[in-house]
Amino acid sequence: MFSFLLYTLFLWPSYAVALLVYRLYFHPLAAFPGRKLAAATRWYEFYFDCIKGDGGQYMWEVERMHEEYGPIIRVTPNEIKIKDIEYYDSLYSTSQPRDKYGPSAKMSGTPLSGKHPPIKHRRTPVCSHTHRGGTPQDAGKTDTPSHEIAFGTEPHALHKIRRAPLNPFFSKRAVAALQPRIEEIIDDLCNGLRGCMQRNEVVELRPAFLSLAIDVVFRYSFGYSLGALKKPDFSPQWNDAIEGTAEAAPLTKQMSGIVQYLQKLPLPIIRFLHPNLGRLLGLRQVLRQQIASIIRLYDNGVLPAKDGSSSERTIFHAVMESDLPASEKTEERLTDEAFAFIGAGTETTKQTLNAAFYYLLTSPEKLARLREELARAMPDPAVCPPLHVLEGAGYLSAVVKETLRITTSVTSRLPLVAPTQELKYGRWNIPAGTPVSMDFRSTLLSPAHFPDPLTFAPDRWLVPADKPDRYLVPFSRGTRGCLGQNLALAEITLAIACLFRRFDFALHGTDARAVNVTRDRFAAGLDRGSRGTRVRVLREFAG
Ligand code: HEM
Repeated sequence: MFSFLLYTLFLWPSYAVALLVYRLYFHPLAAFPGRKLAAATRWYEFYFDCIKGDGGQYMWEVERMHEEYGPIIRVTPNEIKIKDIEYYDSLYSTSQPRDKYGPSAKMSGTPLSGKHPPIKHRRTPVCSHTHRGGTPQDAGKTDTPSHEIAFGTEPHALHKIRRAPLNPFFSKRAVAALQPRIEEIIDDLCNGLRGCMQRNEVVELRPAFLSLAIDVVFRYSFGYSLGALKKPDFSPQWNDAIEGTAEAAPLTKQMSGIVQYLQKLPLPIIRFLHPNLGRLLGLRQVLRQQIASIIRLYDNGVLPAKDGSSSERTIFHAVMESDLPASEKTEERLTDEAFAFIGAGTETTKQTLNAAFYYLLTSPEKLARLREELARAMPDPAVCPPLHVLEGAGYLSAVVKETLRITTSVTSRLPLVAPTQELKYGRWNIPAGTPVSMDFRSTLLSPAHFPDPLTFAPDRWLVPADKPDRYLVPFSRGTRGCLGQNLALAEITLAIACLFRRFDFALHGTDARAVNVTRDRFAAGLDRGSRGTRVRVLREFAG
């Protein structure tokens, strides 16, 4: 009892005060600009992300800090943020090692697993505001449990070997080869829309597009579609599950342990406590069974042909046949890998398609121009041309780019750690080992590079002199950039082309809340009352 009183009344408060003083005056990042409260404690971010209003509000506070303090600020005790579109390639580098920062890695890719590495700050005697984050030897030296995954893998070297066998499956060529499979899934969506048209039903597009994306990821990962689009209302439970889990992202970032403990409970109890997480963990069990059956094939020596003649050969067969050590081919790790594809490849794709429909259906002239082009590229609405033909159709490509730009579907700061390199920004030396972040939103909506940035203007991509492509960073860049970029572009291009070539839609009960970003939950969060883009299918175009 005495020791408890000693701890609560004296030791803990003394420790808190000492930590505060250290962070504000003696911490290696103490000289960087920003609010004192943000530098003193992560509770500042917690307040904006988990308590204020609808949550996810720290992104706006960070914006205000930039306005007040300039392009480089200290946003949490350990993290520096830079807002400068030209600095992009330095941070999200392809040539220098970059580790992921634990709390963000878990929020984005490993909400259900992972480990936060300690940040080690060590002063150098050279300059008053420089520090080193651990020795080069320490870099990435977290004892990564086998269940971590490429998306959330923190050390650069481990990430590199995990990603290597996946890369060929997401090349432009590999994606083009899978076009017929993606088209089959889009046909499922078209069949569902036809039914809605006949019944004169209103269609909520977000669940439909989420199920499109989940069916594609399943097809890509396991050689068969989950069939979510074939079920009533396009299986809205998957959209609810992903959205529900995204809602927890700001909290997970602050307290990743919560989800890890929740995960240890029996599934029926999780379903009771958090139905959406329960659904996702149920899906995880399906993924685990699929992975187990692939591993069994290799245990029994029954291997699918490598020459591409087997449609069943998937990403996970390639991983099993790769040089990765056995510890990387366990059921648990590969299940996490598959689970990460679902998290990474669904919400983002859904948001982009939801926005494409909103902007096109509220811009009749732009839609008419797109339809004219589609009528030429796709004379028979039932027959989709090869992807390269659609990509060559200038206006469709411009629509896809502009939608990716304006949607800003990933709103989170994405900090990376240069483990051995001192980053430089203006007069500032950022010590090796410091998490440094940028955000895509301020790049994609930069008025200097995209005049009138909140206006949907596909034409801005058609003026060759403007060359805004290098600032189009919705997929991030560098070694940690999106693995599924080519697949996402294919899905979005094919879906826009096929749906608008085949059907005529009218918005129903939809306003700007269908697309306006109000919160950050890793992925962009809309107003809580928003039901996204809703349409009626008016008619089907014949060939
Ligand atoms: C419009 C659609 C998409 C957007 C805007 C998008 C955006 C991003 C971004 C910004 C990252 C970096 C995240 C970070 O640094 O934490 C990322 C990573 C990733 N994305 Fe996507 N993504 C999209 C679609 C997809 C699809 C369809 C897949 C397919 C499965 C996918 C798979 C991945 C994976 C596996 C990573 C982790 C890469 C790594 O760490 O090596 N994404 N994505």
